[in-house]
Amino acid sequence: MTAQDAEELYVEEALALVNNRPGPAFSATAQAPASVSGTPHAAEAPGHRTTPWPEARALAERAARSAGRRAPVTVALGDALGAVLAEPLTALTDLPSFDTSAMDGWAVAGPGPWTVRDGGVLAGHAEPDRLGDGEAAPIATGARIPPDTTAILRSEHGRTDAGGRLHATREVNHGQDIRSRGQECRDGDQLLPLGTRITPVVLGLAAAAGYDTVSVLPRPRAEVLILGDELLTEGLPHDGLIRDALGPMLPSWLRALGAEVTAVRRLGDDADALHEALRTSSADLVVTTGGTAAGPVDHVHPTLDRIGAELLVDGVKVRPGHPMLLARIGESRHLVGLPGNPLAAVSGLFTLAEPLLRILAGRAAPEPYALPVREAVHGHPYDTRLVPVVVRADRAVPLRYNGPAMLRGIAAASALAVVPPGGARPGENVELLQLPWSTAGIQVCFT
Ligand SMILES: Nc1nc2c(c(=O)[nH]1)N[C@H]1C(S)=C(S)[C@@H](COP(=O)(O)OP(=O)(O)OC[C@H]3O[C@@H](n4cnc5c(N)ncnc54)[C@H](O)[C@@H]3O)O[C@H]1N2
Ligand code: MOO
Repeated sequence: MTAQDAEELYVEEALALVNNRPGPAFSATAQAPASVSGTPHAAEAPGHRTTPWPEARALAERAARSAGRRAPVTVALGDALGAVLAEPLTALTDLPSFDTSAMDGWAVAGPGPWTVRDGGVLAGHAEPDRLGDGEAAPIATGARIPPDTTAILRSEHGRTDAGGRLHATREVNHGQDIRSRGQECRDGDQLLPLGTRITPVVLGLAAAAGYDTVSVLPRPRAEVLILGDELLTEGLPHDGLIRDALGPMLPSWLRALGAEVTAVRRLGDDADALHEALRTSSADLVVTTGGTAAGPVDHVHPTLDRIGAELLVDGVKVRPGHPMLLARIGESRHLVGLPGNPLAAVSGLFTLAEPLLRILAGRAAPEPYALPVREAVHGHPYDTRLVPVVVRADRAVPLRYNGPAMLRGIAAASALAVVPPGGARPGENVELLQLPWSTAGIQVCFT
Protein backbone atom coordinates (compact mmCIF):
# COMPACT_ATOMS: atom_id res chain seq x y z
CA MET A 1 0.00 0.00 0.00
CA THR A 2 1.44 3.39 -0.99
CA ALA A 3 1.27 6.43 1.26
CA GLN A 4 -1.42 7.87 -1.03
CA ASP A 5 -3.51 4.66 -0.83
CA ALA A 6 -3.18 4.76 2.93
CA GLU A 7 -4.34 8.38 3.03
CA GLU A 8 -7.33 7.64 0.78
CA LEU A 9 -8.41 4.61 2.77
CA TYR A 10 -8.01 6.65 5.94
CA VAL A 11 -10.19 9.42 4.51
CA GLU A 12 -12.88 6.91 3.50
CA GLU A 13 -12.87 5.24 6.87
CA ALA A 14 -12.89 8.58 8.67
CA LEU A 15 -15.80 9.88 6.62
CA ALA A 16 -17.81 6.72 7.22
CA LEU A 17 -17.13 6.81 10.94
CA VAL A 18 -18.00 10.48 11.24
CA ASN A 19 -21.27 9.84 9.49
CA ASN A 20 -22.09 6.79 11.56
CA ARG A 21 -21.81 8.30 15.00
CA PRO A 22 -25.05 7.98 16.94
CA GLY A 23 -27.33 10.93 16.35
CA PRO A 24 -30.79 11.80 15.13
CA ALA A 25 -31.77 10.17 11.87
CA PHE A 26 -31.17 12.31 8.80
CA SER A 27 -28.56 14.48 10.49
CA ALA A 28 -24.99 14.91 9.36
CA THR A 29 -22.38 16.03 11.80
CA ALA A 30 -20.50 19.18 11.05
CA GLN A 31 -17.35 17.92 12.75
CA ALA A 32 -14.55 16.99 10.40
CA PRO A 33 -11.96 14.30 11.06
CA ALA A 34 -8.53 15.72 11.81
CA SER A 35 -7.04 15.17 8.36
CA VAL A 36 -10.02 16.45 6.36
CA SER A 37 -10.36 20.19 6.26
CA GLY A 38 -13.42 21.91 4.90
CA THR A 39 -11.21 23.96 2.59
CA PRO A 40 -11.61 23.22 -1.10
CA HIS A 41 -8.56 21.64 -2.69
CA ALA A 42 -7.89 22.64 -6.24
CA ALA A 43 -4.80 20.45 -6.41
CA GLU A 44 -4.84 16.73 -7.16
CA ALA A 45 -3.21 14.10 -5.03
CA PRO A 46 0.16 13.28 -6.58
CA GLY A 47 0.12 10.28 -8.87
CA HIS A 48 -3.68 10.33 -9.37
CA ARG A 49 -4.42 8.98 -12.84
CA THR A 50 -8.15 8.61 -12.50
CA THR A 51 -10.76 10.61 -14.45
CA PRO A 52 -12.51 13.60 -12.88
CA TRP A 53 -16.17 12.85 -12.18
CA PRO A 54 -17.81 15.24 -14.70
CA GLU A 55 -15.41 14.07 -17.40
CA ALA A 56 -16.18 10.41 -16.65
CA ARG A 57 -19.87 11.08 -17.29
CA ALA A 58 -19.07 12.93 -20.50
CA LEU A 59 -16.86 10.03 -21.63
CA ALA A 60 -19.72 7.58 -20.99
CA GLU A 61 -22.04 9.73 -23.13
CA ARG A 62 -19.42 9.94 -25.86
CA ALA A 63 -18.92 6.16 -25.79
CA ALA A 64 -22.66 5.67 -26.34
CA ARG A 65 -22.70 8.18 -29.21
CA SER A 66 -19.82 6.35 -30.86
CA ALA A 67 -22.05 3.24 -30.99
CA GLY A 68 -24.14 5.01 -33.69
CA ARG A 69 -27.88 5.37 -34.13
CA ARG A 70 -29.82 2.14 -33.91
CA ALA A 71 -32.62 1.26 -36.34
CA PRO A 72 -36.13 1.89 -34.94
CA VAL A 73 -38.39 -1.05 -34.14
CA THR A 74 -42.17 -1.34 -34.24
CA VAL A 75 -43.71 -2.51 -30.97
CA ALA A 76 -47.26 -3.09 -29.74
CA LEU A 77 -48.52 -0.32 -27.45
CA GLY A 78 -48.48 -2.78 -24.56
CA ASP A 79 -44.71 -3.19 -24.93
CA ALA A 80 -43.81 0.45 -25.50
CA LEU A 81 -43.83 1.92 -21.99
CA GLY A 82 -40.51 3.62 -21.21
CA ALA A 83 -39.25 3.56 -24.80
CA VAL A 84 -38.65 6.67 -26.88
CA LEU A 85 -40.63 7.60 -30.01
CA ALA A 86 -38.53 7.11 -33.15
CA GLU A 87 -41.08 9.09 -35.20
CA PRO A 88 -43.36 11.97 -34.28
CA LEU A 89 -46.74 10.82 -32.99
CA THR A 90 -49.13 12.06 -35.67
CA ALA A 91 -52.89 11.83 -35.20
CA LEU A 92 -54.42 9.09 -37.36
CA THR A 93 -57.91 10.56 -36.85
CA ASP A 94 -59.71 13.70 -35.77
CA LEU A 95 -60.21 13.84 -31.99
CA PRO A 96 -62.99 13.67 -31.10
CA SER A 97 -63.70 11.72 -34.25
CA PHE A 98 -67.38 12.87 -34.24
CA ASP A 99 -69.44 15.63 -32.58
CA THR A 100 -70.17 14.27 -29.14
CA SER A 101 -71.94 15.18 -25.93
CA ALA A 102 -69.72 16.29 -23.03
CA MET A 103 -72.51 15.68 -20.48
CA ASP A 104 -75.41 13.41 -19.62
CA GLY A 105 -78.70 15.25 -20.29
CA TRP A 106 -80.63 16.18 -23.40
CA ALA A 107 -79.62 17.20 -26.90
CA VAL A 108 -81.88 20.16 -27.71
CA ALA A 109 -82.68 22.02 -30.90
CA GLY A 110 -83.54 25.72 -30.71
CA PRO A 111 -84.93 27.57 -27.67
CA GLY A 112 -87.01 25.69 -25.06
CA PRO A 113 -89.31 24.42 -23.80
CA TRP A 114 -88.80 21.25 -25.82
CA THR A 115 -90.80 18.18 -26.65
CA VAL A 116 -88.85 15.16 -25.49
CA ARG A 117 -88.42 12.42 -28.05
CA ASP A 118 -88.82 8.79 -26.94
CA GLY A 119 -85.62 6.80 -26.85
CA GLY A 120 -82.25 8.21 -25.80
CA VAL A 121 -78.88 8.33 -27.53
CA LEU A 122 -76.10 6.27 -25.98
CA ALA A 123 -72.32 6.23 -26.51
CA GLY A 124 -71.22 3.81 -29.20
CA HIS A 125 -74.53 3.75 -31.01
CA ALA A 126 -75.24 4.48 -34.67
CA GLU A 127 -75.91 8.05 -35.84
CA PRO A 128 -79.13 9.28 -34.21
CA ASP A 129 -82.01 10.84 -36.13
CA ARG A 130 -82.03 14.55 -36.83
CA LEU A 131 -83.70 16.78 -34.20
CA GLY A 132 -86.53 19.03 -35.27
CA ASP A 133 -86.71 22.62 -33.94
CA GLY A 134 -88.15 22.55 -30.38
CA GLU A 135 -87.27 18.89 -29.97
CA ALA A 136 -85.01 17.25 -27.36
CA ALA A 137 -83.54 13.76 -27.05
CA PRO A 138 -82.06 12.21 -23.88
CA ILE A 139 -78.33 11.75 -24.44
CA ALA A 140 -75.35 10.19 -22.60
CA THR A 141 -71.83 11.59 -22.30
CA GLY A 142 -69.79 10.43 -25.30
CA ALA A 143 -72.82 9.73 -27.51
CA ARG A 144 -73.07 11.08 -31.06
CA ILE A 145 -74.92 14.36 -31.35
CA PRO A 146 -78.12 14.19 -33.43
CA PRO A 147 -77.85 16.43 -36.52
CA ASP A 148 -79.24 19.98 -35.94
CA THR A 149 -78.61 19.85 -32.17
CA THR A 150 -77.88 23.39 -30.94
CA ALA A 151 -76.80 22.60 -27.36
CA ILE A 152 -76.63 19.96 -24.65
CA LEU A 153 -78.72 20.63 -21.57
CA ARG A 154 -77.18 18.90 -18.51
CA SER A 155 -79.52 16.57 -16.64
CA GLU A 156 -79.21 18.74 -13.49
CA HIS A 157 -80.22 21.85 -15.45
CA GLY A 158 -83.54 20.62 -16.87
CA ARG A 159 -86.95 19.63 -15.56
CA THR A 160 -90.02 18.21 -17.26
CA ASP A 161 -93.47 19.65 -16.56
CA ALA A 162 -96.68 17.73 -16.04
CA GLY A 163 -97.26 17.78 -19.77
CA GLY A 164 -93.87 16.13 -20.36
CA ARG A 165 -92.22 19.26 -21.81
CA LEU A 166 -88.60 19.97 -20.95
CA HIS A 167 -87.64 23.35 -19.42
CA ALA A 168 -84.14 24.70 -18.78
CA THR A 169 -83.41 25.91 -15.24
CA ARG A 170 -80.31 27.80 -16.47
CA GLU A 171 -79.57 29.87 -19.51
CA VAL A 172 -78.65 27.66 -22.48
CA ASN A 173 -75.85 28.95 -24.70
CA HIS A 174 -75.54 27.92 -28.31
CA GLY A 175 -73.14 24.96 -28.68
CA GLN A 176 -72.82 24.40 -24.95
CA ASP A 177 -71.39 21.05 -23.83
CA ILE A 178 -70.92 19.84 -27.39
CA ARG A 179 -67.38 18.58 -28.01
CA SER A 180 -67.07 19.16 -31.70
CA ARG A 181 -65.20 16.89 -34.05
CA GLY A 182 -61.47 17.76 -34.27
CA GLN A 183 -61.53 19.96 -31.14
CA GLU A 184 -58.37 18.31 -29.78
CA CYS A 185 -56.65 17.53 -33.07
CA ARG A 186 -57.18 16.99 -36.77
CA ASP A 187 -56.11 13.87 -38.64
CA GLY A 188 -52.40 14.43 -39.44
CA ASP A 189 -51.65 16.91 -36.63
CA GLN A 190 -48.36 16.27 -34.80
CA LEU A 191 -49.26 15.38 -31.22
CA LEU A 192 -45.76 14.68 -29.87
CA PRO A 193 -42.30 15.07 -31.35
CA LEU A 194 -39.79 12.35 -32.12
CA GLY A 195 -37.72 11.59 -29.02
CA THR A 196 -40.65 11.76 -26.58
CA ARG A 197 -40.43 9.27 -23.74
CA ILE A 198 -43.43 6.93 -23.71
CA THR A 199 -45.20 7.38 -20.40
CA PRO A 200 -48.54 5.81 -19.45
CA VAL A 201 -50.22 8.99 -20.72
CA VAL A 202 -48.46 8.78 -24.09
CA LEU A 203 -49.77 5.21 -24.41
CA GLY A 204 -53.28 6.51 -23.77
CA LEU A 205 -52.93 9.34 -26.28
CA ALA A 206 -51.50 7.02 -28.93
CA ALA A 207 -54.42 4.62 -28.49
CA ALA A 208 -56.95 7.47 -28.63
CA ALA A 209 -55.30 8.74 -31.80
CA GLY A 210 -55.68 5.35 -33.49
CA TYR A 211 -52.35 3.58 -32.93
CA ASP A 212 -51.97 -0.18 -32.37
CA THR A 213 -48.18 -0.09 -32.61
CA VAL A 214 -45.53 2.63 -32.37
CA SER A 215 -42.08 3.05 -33.82
CA VAL A 216 -39.51 3.32 -31.03
CA LEU A 217 -35.76 3.27 -30.53
CA PRO A 218 -34.76 -0.22 -29.40
CA ARG A 219 -33.91 -0.45 -25.72
CA PRO A 220 -30.21 -1.09 -25.14
CA ARG A 221 -29.73 -4.70 -24.02
CA ALA A 222 -27.84 -5.05 -20.74
CA GLU A 223 -26.42 -8.16 -19.12
CA VAL A 224 -25.41 -8.22 -15.45
CA LEU A 225 -22.49 -10.35 -14.26
CA ILE A 226 -22.22 -10.67 -10.49
CA LEU A 227 -18.70 -11.59 -9.38
CA GLY A 228 -17.58 -12.88 -5.98
CA ASP A 229 -17.33 -16.30 -4.33
CA GLU A 230 -18.49 -14.83 -1.04
CA LEU A 231 -22.04 -14.12 -2.18
CA LEU A 232 -25.18 -15.91 -1.06
CA THR A 233 -28.51 -15.62 -2.86
CA GLU A 234 -30.63 -16.54 0.18
CA GLY A 235 -30.62 -16.91 3.94
CA LEU A 236 -28.48 -15.25 6.59
CA PRO A 237 -24.83 -14.35 6.19
CA HIS A 238 -22.58 -16.99 7.74
CA ASP A 239 -18.95 -18.09 7.85
CA GLY A 240 -17.67 -14.99 6.05
CA LEU A 241 -20.28 -15.31 3.31
CA ILE A 242 -22.63 -12.36 2.71
CA ARG A 243 -25.86 -11.80 0.82
CA ASP A 244 -25.61 -10.51 -2.74
CA ALA A 245 -27.17 -7.05 -2.49
CA LEU A 246 -26.57 -6.08 -6.12
CA GLY A 247 -28.26 -8.96 -7.95
CA PRO A 248 -31.69 -7.96 -6.58
CA MET A 249 -31.04 -4.24 -7.08
CA LEU A 250 -29.43 -3.79 -10.46
CA PRO A 251 -31.91 -5.28 -12.98
CA SER A 252 -34.82 -3.02 -12.04
CA TRP A 253 -32.49 -0.02 -11.74
CA LEU A 254 -31.06 -0.67 -15.19
CA ARG A 255 -34.60 -1.00 -16.56
CA ALA A 256 -35.44 2.34 -14.96
CA LEU A 257 -32.47 3.76 -16.86
CA GLY A 258 -33.91 2.51 -20.15
CA ALA A 259 -32.28 -0.90 -20.58
CA GLU A 260 -33.75 -4.29 -21.37
CA VAL A 261 -32.00 -6.67 -18.99
CA THR A 262 -31.31 -9.88 -20.89
CA ALA A 263 -29.55 -11.87 -18.15
CA VAL A 264 -28.27 -11.74 -14.60
CA ARG A 265 -25.50 -14.29 -14.08
CA ARG A 266 -23.46 -15.16 -11.01
CA LEU A 267 -19.91 -16.12 -11.96
CA GLY A 268 -18.13 -16.28 -8.59
CA ASP A 269 -14.45 -15.34 -8.74
CA ASP A 270 -13.73 -17.45 -11.81
CA ALA A 271 -11.53 -15.62 -14.33
CA ASP A 272 -12.24 -18.13 -17.11
CA ALA A 273 -16.01 -17.91 -16.59
CA LEU A 274 -15.76 -14.11 -16.83
CA HIS A 275 -13.65 -14.40 -19.96
CA GLU A 276 -16.13 -16.78 -21.57
CA ALA A 277 -19.07 -14.56 -20.57
CA LEU A 278 -17.48 -11.46 -22.11
CA ARG A 279 -16.36 -13.32 -25.21
CA THR A 280 -19.82 -14.69 -25.94
CA SER A 281 -22.08 -11.85 -24.77
CA SER A 282 -23.92 -9.87 -27.43
CA ALA A 283 -25.36 -7.29 -25.01
CA ASP A 284 -24.91 -3.60 -25.80
CA LEU A 285 -23.81 -3.13 -22.20
CA VAL A 286 -22.29 -5.65 -19.83
CA VAL A 287 -22.39 -4.55 -16.19
CA THR A 288 -20.05 -6.38 -13.83
CA THR A 289 -20.07 -6.03 -10.05
CA GLY A 290 -16.97 -6.45 -7.89
CA GLY A 291 -13.50 -7.42 -8.90
CA THR A 292 -12.54 -3.93 -10.10
CA ALA A 293 -9.75 -3.34 -7.57
CA ALA A 294 -6.35 -4.97 -7.47
CA GLY A 295 -6.99 -7.86 -5.06
CA PRO A 296 -5.92 -11.45 -5.73
CA VAL A 297 -9.31 -12.42 -7.22
CA ASP A 298 -10.11 -9.08 -8.91
CA HIS A 299 -10.35 -10.43 -12.43
CA VAL A 300 -12.00 -7.58 -14.30
CA HIS A 301 -8.86 -5.73 -15.46
CA PRO A 302 -6.90 -8.86 -16.48
CA THR A 303 -9.92 -10.21 -18.36
CA LEU A 304 -10.49 -6.95 -20.22
CA ASP A 305 -6.83 -7.08 -21.15
CA ARG A 306 -7.23 -10.67 -22.30
CA ILE A 307 -10.08 -9.87 -24.69
CA GLY A 308 -8.29 -6.78 -26.04
CA ALA A 309 -10.82 -4.30 -24.62
CA GLU A 310 -10.13 -0.57 -24.72
CA LEU A 311 -10.32 1.04 -21.27
CA LEU A 312 -12.11 4.38 -21.69
CA VAL A 313 -12.35 5.18 -17.98
CA ASP A 314 -10.16 3.41 -15.45
CA GLY A 315 -11.05 4.82 -12.06
CA VAL A 316 -12.96 8.02 -11.34
CA LYS A 317 -12.28 10.81 -8.86
CA VAL A 318 -15.48 10.08 -6.96
CA ARG A 319 -16.22 8.68 -3.51
CA PRO A 320 -17.50 6.12 -3.10
CA GLY A 321 -16.85 4.09 -6.18
CA HIS A 322 -13.49 5.29 -7.40
CA PRO A 323 -12.36 1.94 -8.87
CA MET A 324 -15.28 1.94 -11.38
CA LEU A 325 -14.40 1.53 -15.03
CA LEU A 326 -15.76 1.77 -18.56
CA ALA A 327 -14.41 -0.24 -21.47
CA ARG A 328 -15.23 -0.80 -25.11
CA ILE A 329 -15.42 -4.58 -25.48
CA GLY A 330 -16.52 -4.86 -29.09
CA GLU A 331 -18.16 -3.12 -32.02
CA SER A 332 -20.77 -0.84 -30.34
CA ARG A 333 -20.50 -2.85 -27.12
CA HIS A 334 -19.39 -1.57 -23.74
CA LEU A 335 -18.72 -2.79 -20.23
CA VAL A 336 -19.27 -0.85 -17.03
CA GLY A 337 -17.35 -2.34 -14.11
CA LEU A 338 -19.10 -1.44 -10.85
CA PRO A 339 -17.14 -1.80 -7.62
CA GLY A 340 -18.40 -4.51 -5.28
CA ASN A 341 -19.19 -2.24 -2.34
CA PRO A 342 -22.93 -1.64 -2.81
CA LEU A 343 -23.02 2.17 -2.47
CA ALA A 344 -19.90 2.34 -4.64
CA ALA A 345 -21.84 0.33 -7.23
CA VAL A 346 -24.69 2.89 -7.07
CA SER A 347 -22.12 5.63 -7.64
CA GLY A 348 -20.94 3.74 -10.74
CA LEU A 349 -24.52 3.46 -11.97
CA PHE A 350 -24.97 7.24 -11.83
CA THR A 351 -21.52 8.06 -13.15
CA LEU A 352 -21.11 5.64 -16.05
CA ALA A 353 -24.21 3.48 -16.64
CA GLU A 354 -26.82 6.29 -16.56
CA PRO A 355 -25.18 8.55 -19.20
CA LEU A 356 -24.35 5.58 -21.43
CA LEU A 357 -27.83 4.05 -21.29
CA ARG A 358 -29.53 7.44 -21.59
CA ILE A 359 -27.81 8.15 -24.91
CA LEU A 360 -28.28 4.58 -26.19
CA ALA A 361 -31.98 4.73 -25.28
CA GLY A 362 -32.36 8.15 -26.91
CA ARG A 363 -33.59 9.78 -23.70
CA ALA A 364 -33.17 13.44 -22.87
CA ALA A 365 -30.74 14.48 -20.14
CA PRO A 366 -32.47 15.26 -16.84
CA GLU A 367 -32.84 18.96 -16.10
CA PRO A 368 -30.00 20.07 -13.79
CA TYR A 369 -31.38 20.32 -10.28
CA ALA A 370 -29.66 21.97 -7.30
CA LEU A 371 -30.67 22.79 -3.75
CA PRO A 372 -28.87 24.25 -0.74
CA VAL A 373 -27.60 21.72 1.78
CA ARG A 374 -29.14 22.08 5.22
CA GLU A 375 -25.85 21.47 7.00
CA ALA A 376 -22.15 21.18 6.24
CA VAL A 377 -21.12 18.14 4.23
CA HIS A 378 -17.52 17.02 4.40
CA GLY A 379 -15.66 16.77 1.18
CA HIS A 380 -12.95 14.48 -0.01
CA PRO A 381 -9.70 16.42 -0.45
CA TYR A 382 -9.44 15.73 -4.19
CA ASP A 383 -12.51 13.81 -5.32
CA THR A 384 -16.23 14.48 -5.77
CA ARG A 385 -18.43 12.82 -3.16
CA LEU A 386 -21.90 11.44 -3.86
CA VAL A 387 -23.91 11.61 -0.64
CA PRO A 388 -27.44 10.26 -0.11
CA VAL A 389 -29.85 13.05 0.87
CA VAL A 390 -33.54 13.59 1.45
CA VAL A 391 -35.24 16.82 0.43
CA ARG A 392 -37.01 18.59 3.29
CA ALA A 393 -38.41 22.13 2.92
CA ASP A 394 -36.29 22.80 -0.19
CA ARG A 395 -33.10 21.79 1.59
CA ALA A 396 -30.97 18.72 0.91
CA VAL A 397 -30.49 16.89 4.18
CA PRO A 398 -27.49 14.54 4.17
CA LEU A 399 -28.18 11.06 5.48
CA ARG A 400 -26.03 8.99 7.77
CA TYR A 401 -24.95 5.46 6.88
CA ASN A 402 -23.36 6.59 3.66
CA GLY A 403 -20.22 4.42 3.85
CA PRO A 404 -19.25 2.65 0.58
CA ALA A 405 -20.52 -0.73 1.78
CA MET A 406 -23.83 0.61 3.11
CA LEU A 407 -27.24 0.84 1.49
CA ARG A 408 -29.04 2.01 4.60
CA GLY A 409 -28.65 5.71 3.79
CA ILE A 410 -29.54 5.56 0.13
CA ALA A 411 -32.52 3.30 0.79
CA ALA A 412 -34.11 6.27 2.61
CA ALA A 413 -32.85 8.89 0.13
CA SER A 414 -34.54 10.78 -2.67
CA ALA A 415 -31.31 11.91 -4.34
CA LEU A 416 -27.54 11.82 -4.29
CA ALA A 417 -25.87 15.17 -3.60
CA VAL A 418 -22.80 15.93 -5.67
CA VAL A 419 -20.36 17.32 -3.10
CA PRO A 420 -17.33 18.97 -4.65
CA PRO A 421 -13.79 18.39 -3.37
CA GLY A 422 -13.44 20.23 -0.07
CA GLY A 423 -17.11 19.82 0.85
CA ALA A 424 -20.15 22.09 1.02
CA ARG A 425 -20.99 24.77 3.58
CA PRO A 426 -24.48 25.02 5.12
CA GLY A 427 -26.78 26.75 2.61
CA GLU A 428 -24.43 26.10 -0.30
CA ASN A 429 -26.14 24.89 -3.48
CA VAL A 430 -25.26 21.36 -4.54
CA GLU A 431 -26.29 19.45 -7.65
CA LEU A 432 -28.75 16.64 -6.92
CA LEU A 433 -28.94 13.41 -8.90
CA GLN A 434 -32.47 12.14 -8.45
CA LEU A 435 -33.17 8.50 -7.87
CA PRO A 436 -35.29 7.25 -10.76
CA TRP A 437 -38.25 6.47 -8.49
CA SER A 438 -38.02 9.44 -6.11
CA THR A 439 -41.34 11.23 -5.72
CA ALA A 440 -39.86 14.52 -6.87
CA GLY A 441 -38.44 12.82 -9.94
CA ILE A 442 -39.95 12.57 -13.38
CA GLN A 443 -38.35 9.39 -14.59
CA VAL A 444 -40.32 6.65 -12.91
CA CYS A 445 -40.34 3.68 -15.23
CA PHE A 446 -39.32 0.14 -14.53
CA THR A 447 -40.11 -1.52 -17.81
N1 LIG B 1 -5.54 -1.86 -2.10
C1 LIG B 1 -6.72 -1.32 -2.36
N2 LIG B 1 -7.81 -1.98 -2.03
C2 LIG B 1 -9.01 -1.46 -2.29
C3 LIG B 1 -9.10 -0.19 -2.89
C4 LIG B 1 -7.94 0.48 -3.24
O1 LIG B 1 -7.96 1.59 -3.77
N3 LIG B 1 -6.74 -0.13 -2.97
N4 LIG B 1 -10.33 0.34 -3.10
C5 LIG B 1 -11.36 -0.10 -2.23
C6 LIG B 1 -12.60 0.40 -2.73
S1 LIG B 1 -12.83 2.05 -2.51
C7 LIG B 1 -13.54 -0.41 -3.24
S2 LIG B 1 -15.06 0.26 -3.70
C8 LIG B 1 -13.36 -1.81 -3.42
C9 LIG B 1 -13.71 -2.20 -4.82
O2 LIG B 1 -13.48 -3.52 -4.88
P1 LIG B 1 -13.94 -4.48 -6.01
O3 LIG B 1 -14.71 -3.81 -7.07
O4 LIG B 1 -12.74 -5.26 -6.44
O5 LIG B 1 -14.97 -5.37 -5.24
P2 LIG B 1 -14.72 -6.64 -4.36
O6 LIG B 1 -13.36 -6.64 -3.79
O7 LIG B 1 -15.15 -7.79 -5.14
O8 LIG B 1 -15.75 -6.34 -3.23
C10 LIG B 1 -15.65 -5.23 -2.40
C11 LIG B 1 -16.60 -5.42 -1.21
O9 LIG B 1 -17.90 -5.48 -1.67
C12 LIG B 1 -18.53 -6.72 -1.32
N5 LIG B 1 -19.39 -7.14 -2.43
C13 LIG B 1 -18.98 -7.51 -3.65
N6 LIG B 1 -20.05 -7.83 -4.41
C14 LIG B 1 -21.13 -7.66 -3.64
C15 LIG B 1 -22.51 -7.85 -3.84
N7 LIG B 1 -23.00 -8.27 -5.03
N8 LIG B 1 -23.37 -7.59 -2.83
C16 LIG B 1 -22.89 -7.18 -1.62
N9 LIG B 1 -21.58 -6.96 -1.38
C17 LIG B 1 -20.72 -7.22 -2.35
C18 LIG B 1 -17.38 -7.65 -1.12
O10 LIG B 1 -17.70 -8.75 -0.31
C19 LIG B 1 -16.36 -6.72 -0.48
O11 LIG B 1 -16.65 -6.55 0.87
O12 LIG B 1 -12.02 -2.17 -3.23
C20 LIG B 1 -11.42 -1.61 -2.06
N10 LIG B 1 -10.12 -2.15 -1.94
O1 MOO C 1 -14.96 4.00 -1.60
MO1 MOO C 1 -14.88 2.60 -2.61
O2 MOO C 1 -14.71 3.68 -3.82
O3 MOO C 1 -15.52 1.95 -1.29
O4 MOO C 1 -16.36 2.75 -3.18
